[in-house]
Amino acid sequence: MKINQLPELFVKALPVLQTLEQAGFEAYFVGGCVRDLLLGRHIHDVDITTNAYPEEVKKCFDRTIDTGIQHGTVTALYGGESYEITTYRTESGYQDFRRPDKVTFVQNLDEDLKRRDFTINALAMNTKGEIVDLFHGLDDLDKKVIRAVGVAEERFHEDALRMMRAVRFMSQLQFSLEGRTRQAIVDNHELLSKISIERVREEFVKMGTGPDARRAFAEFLDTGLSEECPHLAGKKDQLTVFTSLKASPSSERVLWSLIVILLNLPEKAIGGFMKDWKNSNAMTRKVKGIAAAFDKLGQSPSDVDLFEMGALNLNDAIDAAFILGQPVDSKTLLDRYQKLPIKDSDDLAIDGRWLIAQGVRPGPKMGTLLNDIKTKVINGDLVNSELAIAKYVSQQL
Ligand SMILES: Nc1ccn([C@@H]2O[C@H](COP(=O)(O)OP(=O)(O)OP(=O)(O)O)[C@@H](O)[C@H]2O)c(=O)n1
Ligand SMILES: [Mg+2]
Repeated sequence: MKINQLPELFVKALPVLQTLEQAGFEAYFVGGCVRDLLLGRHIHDVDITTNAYPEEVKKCFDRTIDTGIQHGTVTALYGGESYEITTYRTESGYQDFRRPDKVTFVQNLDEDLKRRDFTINALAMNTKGEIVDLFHGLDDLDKKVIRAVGVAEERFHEDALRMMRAVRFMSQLQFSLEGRTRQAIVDNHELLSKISIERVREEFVKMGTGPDARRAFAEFLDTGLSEECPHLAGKKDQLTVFTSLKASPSSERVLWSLIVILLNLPEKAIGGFMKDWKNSNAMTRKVKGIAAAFDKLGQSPSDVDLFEMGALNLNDAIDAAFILGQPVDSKTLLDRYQKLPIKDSDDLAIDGRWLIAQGVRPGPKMGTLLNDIKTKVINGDLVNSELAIAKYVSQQL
């Protein structure tokens, strides 16, 4: 098979491959970029593979960065872009089911492609647009299946994260899991516990926010992978709801919020859950905000509740409720929010300093008064102007 018209991203990278070829080496586009090109998907970057050793690659280009030189990867800066160029390699010395520390460089492309995870990711393309397909990756692209290269079990022993990548690609590409590949995940799911949470999280989020998240999530549960993830073990019954959601979560923060909601985590347990998944504090704060807003949605929120949620949490909580199939009158809620006299404490016509200038003594009582003013303004009982508030304050003193 030959691609005649290469997209811009590849055309721009051609001189990089040609530079290697002119120096007497082989060079191919490889992996995800070839897969996504054939699927007509957006391509975020191109990866290049070559038989040149890293030191030889470095000699071919004026500017390079030793990105992962011990794994054979050099980044070449060319035409204002950066390209990861990796020497053909097989991975050896897997002791603990994670990516190996040691790699063995090899001289032919076949050896390199053989150690890749899935047939659809083991495609290479030369500068003429000719596709190298040693494992029927093209057939599998047609059939829309995720199939391990060679013996699935061996691929998962080399890097257990690949089991999560399988369900992630199911979701992102809307593909199915080939039977033997699926069985190898069922048989080896425990190995996922050897993988760092950060790497698992990255795949989990891609799976959970992909277009086929619900079907992929079903496999994530049924193959046993979820049993190896923080706080998800033994929670299959609660999590199964995910597989019949009305839509895929639209963002990472909505995904985590839905998981927290399905697990029925109380507010004080959310922090620990998020931390154990190695999420950032910023993400944890967002999820707490959305989960709290979601709870309020079910309890006829007051105007003060809407004010405290803020627009972002309100929108995300409505989104979560919609995805969960819970009826919410989103139009009324958003209209009410739009009509709030103030949307933020900063919108209040006065502040603490102003109160002090009016003769109010600083202290807890002042805090209570400020809060009382804010509530009255939000509820429309007091006009948000200095004049009106001054009059109200003088009555309180
Ligand atoms: N655990 C892994 C990770 C990667 N690869 C190989 O390295 C390529 C590049 O990896 P990566 O960029 O992580 O994934 P992509 O398949 O490119 O997917 P994405 O679009 O998410 O980058 C993959 O296509 C695959 O050939 C692999 O065999 N095993
Ligand atoms: Mg990639």
